[in-house]
Amino acid sequence: MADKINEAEYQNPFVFRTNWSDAFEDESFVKIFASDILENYIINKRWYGGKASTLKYIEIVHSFKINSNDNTYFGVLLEVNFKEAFYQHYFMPLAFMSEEDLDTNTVIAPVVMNEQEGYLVDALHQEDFRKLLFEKIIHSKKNEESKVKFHKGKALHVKEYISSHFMGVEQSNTSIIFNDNLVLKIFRRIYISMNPDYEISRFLTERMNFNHSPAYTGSISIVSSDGNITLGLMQELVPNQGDAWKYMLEEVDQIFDNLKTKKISVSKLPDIELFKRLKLNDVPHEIIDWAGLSIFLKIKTLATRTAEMHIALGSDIHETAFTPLTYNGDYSVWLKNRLTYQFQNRLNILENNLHKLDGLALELANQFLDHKKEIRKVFLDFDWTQMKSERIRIHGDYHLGQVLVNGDDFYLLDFEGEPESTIRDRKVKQPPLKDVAGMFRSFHYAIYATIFNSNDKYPYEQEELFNAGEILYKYFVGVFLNTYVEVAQGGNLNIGYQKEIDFLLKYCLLEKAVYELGYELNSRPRWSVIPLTGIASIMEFNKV
Ligand SMILES: Nc1ncnc2c1ncn2[C@@H]1O[C@H](COP(=O)(O)OP(=O)(O)O)[C@@H](O)[C@H]1O
Ligand SMILES: O=P(O)(O)O[C@H]1O[C@H](CO)[C@@H](O[C@H]2O[C@H](CO)[C@@H](O)[C@H](O)[C@H]2O)[C@H](O)[C@H]1O
Repeated sequence: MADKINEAEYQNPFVFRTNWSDAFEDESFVKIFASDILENYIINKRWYGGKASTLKYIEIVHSFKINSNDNTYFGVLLEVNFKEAFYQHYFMPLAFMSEEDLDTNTVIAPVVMNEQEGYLVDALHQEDFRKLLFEKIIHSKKNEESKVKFHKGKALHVKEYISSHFMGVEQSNTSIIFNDNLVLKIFRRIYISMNPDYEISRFLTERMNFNHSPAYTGSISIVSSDGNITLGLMQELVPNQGDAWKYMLEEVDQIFDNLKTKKISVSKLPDIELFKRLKLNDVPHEIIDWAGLSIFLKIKTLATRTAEMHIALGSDIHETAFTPLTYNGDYSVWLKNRLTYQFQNRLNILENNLHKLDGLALELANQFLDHKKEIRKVFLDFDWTQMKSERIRIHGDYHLGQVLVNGDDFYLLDFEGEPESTIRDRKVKQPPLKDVAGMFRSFHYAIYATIFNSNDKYPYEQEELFNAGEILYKYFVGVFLNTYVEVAQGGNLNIGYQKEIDFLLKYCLLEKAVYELGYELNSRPRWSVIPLTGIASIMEFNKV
């Protein structure tokens, strides 16, 4: 049994006439569970994505039973409806446990089911349930007739359950570690469709033998007439020293520290043009003296892995979900509609949140609003007839936080796509350079997060730090780009010639920075200054 439950919080149990095993056939249980119980419970969960909107009501759209030797569990699919006229789907595995059998003190609610006292609890907290899921995956057979489908990946060689625990990292879903070497991610927000994370992970492992993302080892899904709904994805656990975002922050901090310790004069640092491709030997010695060689070697490795990922995603000629496509009028309409809608939404969020900004952030926000027509024009100026390269399935939300550091190498994770996009949009083939631009934005973020969070740690004026930061950024970009283009073209990935590459990069950088502005204003307004600085730099607002 778990530590004592906080009785004060749960004084009055909900009383139901039904047995637990018939609960989801009982109208009165379903009604009270969906309204009185869940509405209070989910809004505080880390994985609940509706925090910026107003919940109207929750509907249980589907439930299924899974039995272990000792317990009955339910998998429940919820539709959360919002006052703003949209809905989201979520998955909740549920258990009803007596106090003695509870493995946790985090309960959903105390209940009495047909005179039996106990607690409703997220079933992932119960070891018996975790073991059940794992055993269903490792013992699953091909072509089993069942609405809930457990799949065992080709790379899975485990024979038995040993242990399980929560991964316990900041994340949008919930991951469980099994036997200390496998991770099962249970998706919380679900889509009535195959999740791209599952689709891409299985494709990369089983079809492409790509070994720089965690190997696909299994999944859980619901077979539905509208397509399979992915509920869980199991992969190998990659030993790591943290993510590349943490790594980059440490490196950039050291580089800014070096300004003083190495007595560097920022105005004497050699500058370059953005997107100028650089071999390591071409990086001026002043820059290597300042930043060190090792960061550039790491950037080259990351660029290599990124290009290899794109080659794998774009080299299948049989599976239509992954065959490359050229640009056409339909794509162009789709792109412009999506981006003008997103841009309008950002203008709206920004206007509604201006009162939260001050200083440089407010100044840049006003500059953004003053230049809205120019920015919109960039999005509308996409001319597909000029594009000779190909579009492929991409990562879609590629940034340093999606990369794990493994010694001197990297593993690429989380192919779920951009959180704000619809599931259909996430599966549209796009320029691979959109991922590259995502990574460049992340370099820019790491540099500006270091400057903004430094609290006068570096004895330089902010403007001088910005100048140094922009120079550093351009060298990071130059070294990454040179390796990326070389490896991608060497692997026959058609990313276009230089002019097209530079155009797509600038276009995608702006798209990403505008996306980020909305993300930051909704989730951490203090950070909005970073994408705003990025937009000003991409649009060259402050160039004299
Ligand atoms: N296969 C894995 N091996 C090691 N760590 C992992 C693995 N998958 C995820 N992680 C860790 O969990 C974090 C969140 O994973 P992610 O797939 O991004 O989840 P979410 O989609 O819920 O945000 C990652 O940043 C990483 O630290
Ligand atoms: O939750 P996800 O990892 O899918 O992505 C969302 O959250 C990210 C922040 O955690 C956000 O990334 C932005 O901030 C990062 C630093 O925290 C930075 O490295 C990224 O470049 C920047 O885009 C991401 O945009 C959002 O989709």
